[in-house]
Amino acid sequence: MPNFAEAQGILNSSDILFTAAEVDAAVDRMAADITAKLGSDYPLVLSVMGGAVVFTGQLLPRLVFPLDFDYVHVSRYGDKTHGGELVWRTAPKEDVRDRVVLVLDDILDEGHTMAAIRDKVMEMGAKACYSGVFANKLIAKEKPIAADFVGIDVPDRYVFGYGMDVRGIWRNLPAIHALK
Ligand SMILES: O=P(O)(O)OC[C@H]1O[C@H](OP(=O)(O)OP(=O)(O)O)[C@H](O)[C@@H]1O
Ligand SMILES: Nc1nc2[nH]cnc2c(=O)[nH]1
Repeated sequence: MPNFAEAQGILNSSDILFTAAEVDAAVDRMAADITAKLGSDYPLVLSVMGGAVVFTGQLLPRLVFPLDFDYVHVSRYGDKTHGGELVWRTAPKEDVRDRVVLVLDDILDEGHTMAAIRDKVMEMGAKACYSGVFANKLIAKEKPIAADFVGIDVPDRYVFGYGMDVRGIWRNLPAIHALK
């Protein structure tokens, strides 16, 4: 973990891509889209720990319809800026069976994490699996899954803030930053 001065240095040398107000407006738009599509499906919402914690916490109070909530925990990046092998820490529970599931994550980058969660949820007998990501990274490579609901598109740079970490820190920032 970076020390205090290093943490400040990372922040000071970053670029702000989306302000906190822009982030808020994007979450409002997503809430409206999700409500229009899933508002009568009584979905089971699964938040992907740890990155989705801020996004989920701000989205849920905007979804004013019946839903269940749970989480899964998968990790592929750790403290690194490149993805590796996917590690399941908490798998979906049996109650996904016959449910319309909405998986929420902070970012869809190469898409391996969300694709693996979708595959597992469907294997376990869900009726449907939708995905909502706050940020969709615009990369050249084809992704194994496209998100059903997207807040913002981000360029192909390592981004942090709003739940997303850089070297394990700065998940608490209200705006979206990018490393230089
Ligand atoms: O689309 P992909 O290339 O698979 O990457 C997206 C995943 O990467 C991050 O998780 P990470 O593994 O960093 O764990 P974290 O949520 O604990 O930060 C992020 O929260 C997504 O779950
Ligand atoms: N924090 C962070 N996590 C990621 N996981 C996949 N891509 C990213 C990214 O750009 N930033």
